[in-house]
Amino acid sequence: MMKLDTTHAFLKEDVKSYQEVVNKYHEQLMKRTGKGNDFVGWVEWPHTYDKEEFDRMKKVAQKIREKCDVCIVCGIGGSYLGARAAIEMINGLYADKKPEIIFMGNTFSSTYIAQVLNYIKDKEVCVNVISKSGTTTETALAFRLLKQFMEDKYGKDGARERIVATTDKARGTLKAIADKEGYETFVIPDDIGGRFSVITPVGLFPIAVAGIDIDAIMTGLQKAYEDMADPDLAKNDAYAYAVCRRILENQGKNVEMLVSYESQMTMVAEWWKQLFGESEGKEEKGNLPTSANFSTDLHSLGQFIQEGKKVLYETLLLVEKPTLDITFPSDPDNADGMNYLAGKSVDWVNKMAAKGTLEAHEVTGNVPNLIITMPDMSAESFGYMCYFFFRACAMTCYMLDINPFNQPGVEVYKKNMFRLLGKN
Ligand SMILES: O=P(O)(O)OC[C@H]1O[C@H](O)[C@H](O)[C@@H](O)[C@@H]1O
Repeated sequence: MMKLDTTHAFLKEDVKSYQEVVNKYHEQLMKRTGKGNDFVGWVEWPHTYDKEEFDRMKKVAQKIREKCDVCIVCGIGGSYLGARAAIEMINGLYADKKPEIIFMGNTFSSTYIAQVLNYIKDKEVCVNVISKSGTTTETALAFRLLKQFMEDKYGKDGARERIVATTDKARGTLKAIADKEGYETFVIPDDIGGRFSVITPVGLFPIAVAGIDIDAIMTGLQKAYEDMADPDLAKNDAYAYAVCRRILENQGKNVEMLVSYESQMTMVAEWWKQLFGESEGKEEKGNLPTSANFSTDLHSLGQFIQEGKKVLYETLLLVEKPTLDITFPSDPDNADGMNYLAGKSVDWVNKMAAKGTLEAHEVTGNVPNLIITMPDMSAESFGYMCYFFFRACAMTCYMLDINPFNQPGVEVYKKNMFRLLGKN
């Protein structure tokens, strides 16, 4: 379902020359013998997921959908980005769908938090609070405010029926609160880290509340699992992509820019940035993951990409078939001079923009381009894409001899913040 094209990437090494290295790390990943092997539960998850919990998720999601105008999803990092990426990519940005999904718990911005609370004041509200550790400060701060808001609005019993907690099966303050209050809970498996957790209730529950078919996401995951069973670089495009990243780094490219031509995929890029940034950015190694949305950002970043310092390569994440398309109309006056496009589809215009940009960046800009193509922006394709990037991420990190599954560096700011906040 996803295809990699390396013909515009100026690779100076043969991808296939890495086959032995890839075989070794593939085996380590599959046999759970590589670095961080206590966090590789996602590898077999397409088949090992808890089917009972999955069905319960669908039922609870349906109840929540009937109950509310707005569902607040409260979480940060891996407990936020995947669900938002999926919902925006699959439903689009202005889908006429109820309930509206609003994200909280991902910032200390007082204005943002206050505005959301004000916005939902007179609406029917449900809440899904998500935290694997159960102790993340942004999420805990927002959730206390939300809990009080819900209890004031609906009373303790009413709030209980409208709050769902997704957290560790035993640890953390969120688990303790959920047990004490009697909230419906879903479990984040011990061996799946935050940035790999969109395929668990962390992502799937809010995605289901948004009216998306989560069975189709699992189908996509399973298809990707099958397609990636063989580490052969001629067939396994996730691993080939992992290798290309290392080859480009060897050529002095330390910045990867994930580029999409679909506005509704902006959050997919944010999700991808956490996946690669937190997995790879350690021991002073790794490529900086950045992103752009074209053609929008061609009018801002385009100049730098074309003529600025040659630090980056682009990874185009292209979609073959748009969710919707429009035929451009003719105008008898043609005052805007746009009649040359009359009768053409807007998606065709987008694709021509992509083609012209590729040529500009490649031929005169000397910027390597990797091209990954996906068929559409469906739920199934989302599932496939997640798994594709998970495998690529694990492989590309193992190739740097780092543990892809921890994030020790994130704790440093927290320590300082807690000292300043006077936390014991
Ligand atoms: O789900 P939580 O435990 O609340 O964690 C949310 C996020 O916060 C952390 O600081 C980590 O760096 C992320 O990897 C994680 O996804």
